[in-house]
Amino acid sequence: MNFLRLGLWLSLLILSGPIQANQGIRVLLPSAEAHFRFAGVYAAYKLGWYQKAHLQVELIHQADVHPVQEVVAARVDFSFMDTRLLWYRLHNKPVVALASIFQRSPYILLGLQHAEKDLALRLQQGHSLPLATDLYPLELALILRQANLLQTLRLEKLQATYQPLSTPGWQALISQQTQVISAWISDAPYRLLQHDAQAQIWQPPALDTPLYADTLFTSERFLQRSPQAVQAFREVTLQGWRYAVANPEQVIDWLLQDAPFLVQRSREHLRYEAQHLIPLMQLGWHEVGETQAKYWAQIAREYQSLGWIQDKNLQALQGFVFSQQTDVEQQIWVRLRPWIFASALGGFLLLLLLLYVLQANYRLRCEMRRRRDVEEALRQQAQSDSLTGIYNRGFFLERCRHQLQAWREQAPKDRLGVLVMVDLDHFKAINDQYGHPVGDEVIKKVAHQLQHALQPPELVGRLGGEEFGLLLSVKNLDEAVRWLHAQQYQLKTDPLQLEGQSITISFSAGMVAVQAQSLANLLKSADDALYQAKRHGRDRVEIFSG
Ligand SMILES: Nc1nc2c(ncn2[C@@H]2O[C@H](COP(=O)(O)OP(=O)(O)OP(=O)(O)O)[C@@H](O)[C@H]2O)c(=O)[nH]1
Repeated sequence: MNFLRLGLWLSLLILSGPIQANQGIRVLLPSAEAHFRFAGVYAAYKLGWYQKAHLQVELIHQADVHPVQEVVAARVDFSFMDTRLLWYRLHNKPVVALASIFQRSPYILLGLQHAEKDLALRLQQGHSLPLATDLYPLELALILRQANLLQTLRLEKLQATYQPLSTPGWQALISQQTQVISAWISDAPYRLLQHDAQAQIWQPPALDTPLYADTLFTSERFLQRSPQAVQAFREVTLQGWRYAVANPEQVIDWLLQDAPFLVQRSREHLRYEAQHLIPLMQLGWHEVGETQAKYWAQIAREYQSLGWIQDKNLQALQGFVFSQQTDVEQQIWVRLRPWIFASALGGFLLLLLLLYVLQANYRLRCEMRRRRDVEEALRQQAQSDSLTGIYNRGFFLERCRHQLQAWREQAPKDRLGVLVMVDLDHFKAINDQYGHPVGDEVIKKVAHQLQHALQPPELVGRLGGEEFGLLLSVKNLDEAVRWLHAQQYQLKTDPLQLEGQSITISFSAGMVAVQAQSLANLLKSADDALYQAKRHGRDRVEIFSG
């Protein structure tokens, strides 16, 4: 057994749990023709083997009901039937063959001595053939075919000849109501013997392959619902048959003592039954209860050759024969199917939920990103000058205050803070000469140049109009002056080029060294120095001298 099989079996065990204690099982024993045919069931029943297998078996003996109808209608769970079982299966009755007790058929035609001619004559003349069956058993058709009677008789005719007997067939025969009857080999010949009547027996032709008779069967529905019970019932019944074959006398004792359904059966009669039925099991050639799909297929072909079934009926052969493993696997699949579908559905819903959550999450992230962007834009707006993009006056002063506090708390080593105010020279003239938009470009150029020349924690901001504030971090004031001169020089050597015109820019700057003064004082001092620079002719840098 491979791991997959083992897994499936374990799954079945887990899913189905232990067999329910004393599962109720109803078994229909339908025959009036023979009693020893139920020897296996009866032995297992009497020996308490069904109980041991947790099966609470109820044996129902009723000869006037139809086994297939009873099983399909779920009035009983198991019953027995001859080869007609396949005919019903091929005509949409969902029955499953579990085990064939007899490998050869007990059906015979029985006639009084010299009845052969009468038989042919009666059938050809359209006289009835009294058969206690609603569907002509295949075996009888085979007997008639062998006797060359089927060539002249069509099925319809055979069915037309069907005439249920009011008295048992053997009685009808002895009283010469009829010349020929159908019978079981284990019953009517014994009755005739008892009445010293000479009988002629026609048996089905000896075929190479089994002609299954008395097949234990159940319904597909019951098999699906209780696969373990089916399997257990089958096993125990076949075990009962092994016992019955080995101990027929014991079983006969039980049948005589206890069987509630026994009617007019003597020990001798039951022995006769056992002697004629056990050989039909063909032990030594076949296992007890052996039933094979390929031989059923052959029986189906016989039906076909008789014109009793169409090609389309043959599809129903699939799944007719119970095979322990495949059926158990099918049952596992049947049991697993709702779980698999539920899991798939659950998985699908989970996937939908996951997609929904992912989508909601994505939307949330987008929304958060959008808000962050808006906030950032608002922050930028609040902090920066709309024309140049550098800090606006308010934010520049706030950052200056912050930086001055930091320097106050921890004075930078060998560094000097310097506050500078820069104002473009004669800017009004530029506006006047080139227009306001060009003036804007000039302001932007200066702002960007100054910004790119700085290193953190140095700051630049536009204080208003064409005026800028700077907070430098230098070694000393000379370095600050040199840095400003360099900026002035760069503006002169790299003038703004617009519409073919070169616009030279200069600025004046005033600065003050940061010590302990307040920001307001520093601004005032730098502004004073700037004023000095303007007064001294512009394009200059002045240091506040106090
Ligand atoms: N294009 C432009 N002009 C501005 C802006 N803000 C202020 N101005 C102009 O800048 C000019 C400043 O002129 P003033 O304060 O007289 O100074 P000035 O012409 O630079 O002369 P000095 O500073 O004395 O050298 C004014 O004409 C303002 O209109 C601006 O954002 N864009």
